[in-house]
Amino acid sequence: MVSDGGGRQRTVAARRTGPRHGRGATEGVELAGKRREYDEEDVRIRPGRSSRPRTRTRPRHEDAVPAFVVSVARGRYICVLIDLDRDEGPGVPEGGTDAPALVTAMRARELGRKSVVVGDRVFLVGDTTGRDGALARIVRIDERRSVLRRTADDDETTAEGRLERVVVANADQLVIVSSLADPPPRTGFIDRCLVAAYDANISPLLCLTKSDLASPAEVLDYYAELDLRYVLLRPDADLAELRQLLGDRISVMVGHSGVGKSTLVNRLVPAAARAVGTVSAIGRGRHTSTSAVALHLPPLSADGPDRGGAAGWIIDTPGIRSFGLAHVSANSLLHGFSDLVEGTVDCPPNCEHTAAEAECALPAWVAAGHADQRRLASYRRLLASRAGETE
Ligand SMILES: Nc1nc2c(ncn2[C@@H]2O[C@H](COP(=O)(O)OP(=O)(O)OP(=O)(O)O)[C@@H](O)[C@H]2O)c(=O)[nH]1
Ligand SMILES: [Zn+2]
Repeated sequence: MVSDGGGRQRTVAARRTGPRHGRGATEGVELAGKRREYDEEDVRIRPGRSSRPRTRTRPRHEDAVPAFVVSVARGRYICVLIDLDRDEGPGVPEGGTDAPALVTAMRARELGRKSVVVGDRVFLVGDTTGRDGALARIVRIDERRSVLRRTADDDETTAEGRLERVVVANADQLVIVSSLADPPPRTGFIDRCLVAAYDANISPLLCLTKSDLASPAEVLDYYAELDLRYVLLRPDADLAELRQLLGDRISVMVGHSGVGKSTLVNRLVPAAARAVGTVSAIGRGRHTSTSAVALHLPPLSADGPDRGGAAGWIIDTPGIRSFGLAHVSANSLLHGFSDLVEGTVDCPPNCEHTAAEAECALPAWVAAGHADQRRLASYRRLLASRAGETE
């Protein structure tokens, strides 16, 4: 059930080289990865006749410092400076987890139209002291390892409202938080999250809370055919296993209101209230569009023997109530339903697998007992409505 580091590395490697459906531009960027340190944001220095170094290109901002974008509000980016001495994996904040050095930054003009989102690794110049009123500039964005998207459904009536949006960058893991009772688990929502995760090549982790109130048997049975990793949580649960799964990587947490997300974040990151408070002073006020906040997890040693791995980041997404999937193709949707894939072997070419497809092989295959009826129903529900309004 529990993934190992090796498996994760394979996933990352596949992500870098594998083609992405319908995203030629992304692929180009990925292929150009080798040159990214010296891309269009850098100046060309003409080799002179003098004794200047013969380097043909040189980064324009050699003194830029690495930082991690933890929040976005009102066109400003709240960044945490990364400790240069511990700049491996997802990075460790300068100043420590409890009191990270927060720097407010704006985009530099030279970034052009490139977006900056929570989870991005950026490079800052200018005033990076983090003092009141200090403003740094983001001059570079590191190549993204992953991009979690959703189709925004806040306004279904306008083209803009239906735009595909990047939720977070560089996530390794999608933590789907669902309570077993109060509110009851919604497998439709979990299914939707699984599709988003597999589409983005991010491994899912099911986090079932309130196991003191109800048994997980039914939910686990529903996902029996998927090799889905999960953890059970209750108020007195030991979080060591979860911490282990969150270590050394970037995780995004999603879940409906009331499932116990805040409770969990506060247990995982006792300093969270303060850290989020700091961010809120800067711009998480009433009129902001902030929908994600990244928090650095305390080192694993806090929970037992130090396992040597760097602590990870957890990105809470309080503003995200649904996962519109209109940007995911019908075929890609099937990635979230690997238990059904075999049943499509006998489908006619280009079968859409919808109820309208009279010759779709799925219903007979499922009726023969190869998969759970509810899974087919959920898949077809997602197919029919990918905008995200129902669950
Ligand atoms: N019985 C039980 N109650 C829990 C557990 N976890 C959280 N709760 C309770 O569930 C309620 C909701 O918890 P929150 O942490 O506020 O849930 P949330 O997902 O952050 O909800 P929003 O703040 O609305 O997004 C609170 O009253 C918690 O005390 C649990 O494991 N067991
Ligand atoms: Zn079919």
